[in-house]
Amino acid sequence: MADTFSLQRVLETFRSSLSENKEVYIKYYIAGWQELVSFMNSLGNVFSFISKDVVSKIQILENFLSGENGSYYVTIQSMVKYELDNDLVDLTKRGSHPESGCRTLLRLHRALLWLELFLERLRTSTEDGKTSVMCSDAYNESLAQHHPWLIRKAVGVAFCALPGRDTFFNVMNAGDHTQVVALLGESLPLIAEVYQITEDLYVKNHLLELP
Ligand SMILES: CCCCCCCC/C=C\CCCCCCCC(=O)N[C@@H](COP(=O)(O)O)[C@H](O)/C=C/CCCCCCCCCCCCC
Repeated sequence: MADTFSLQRVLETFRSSLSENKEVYIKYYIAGWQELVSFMNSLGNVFSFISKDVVSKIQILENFLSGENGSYYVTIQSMVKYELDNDLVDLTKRGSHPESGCRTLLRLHRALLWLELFLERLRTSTEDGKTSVMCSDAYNESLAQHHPWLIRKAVGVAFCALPGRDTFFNVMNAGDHTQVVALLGESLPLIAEVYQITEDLYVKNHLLELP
C-alpha cells in the first residue's frame, strides 16, 4: 500500500472488486478498506479506536483468504455459500463461530453505507459545509442503528476532531475541488453497486442481523 492516500486508488480497488458476473472479490474489497484506514490514521489518535476495529476485521477476512479454505473466500458470494453450507455461521447468538466471515464482512458492509452517505454529502456540499455534521448525519442514518450508546458517544466525540472540508478535498489527492467532485461522482455509483450487490445477497440469505 502506498503512503499517500488517493481517492483514485480507492475507486480502483472497489472497481477491481467487481467481477464480470457481478460477484465481489474479497481481496479487493478489503484492499479498499485498507486505503480508507490509511486515510483515517492520518487524522490522528482520536480515530485509532475506529481504525483498530476495521483493521481487526480486515485481518479476520485476510486470514480466511490465505488459510487452507481460502479458495472458498475468493468472493463474498462463495464465502456465504461455503459458510452456510458448512454451518460455520452463528445465526442467532454468538457461539462456536463468533468471527465468521459472514458476520465480519457484515460490519464492513454496514460501514460502506456510511461511507457512501458521507461521500455523497461531501460531493454536494457547499464551501461552508461542516464535515463533522456530514459525518454524523451519515452515521445516524447507517451505522449508529447497530451501535450501543457508549460507542455512539465516543464516535460523536471523534467527529468533533475531523478536519474541515478543504483538508478533506486536499487529502484525496485528486486535483482541485472540481476534479475531486467529479471523481467522487465517478466513485459513488461504484461503491453503491458493491453495497447493493452485497445487501441483496445478505437479504436473500437472511444474514443482515448476524450477532
Ligand atoms: C475518501 C476519503 C474520505 C473518507 C475517508 C473515510 C475513511 C473511513 C475509514 C473507516 C471508516 C470507519 C469504518 C467503521 C467500521 C465499523 C465496524 C463496526 O460497526 N464495528 C462495531 C461492531 O463490531 P463488533 O463488536 O460487532 O465486532 C464495533 O463495535 C465498533 C467499533 C468502533 C466504532 C466504529 C465507528 C464508526 C464510525 C464511522 C465514522 C468514521 C469516521 C472517520 C472519518 C474520516
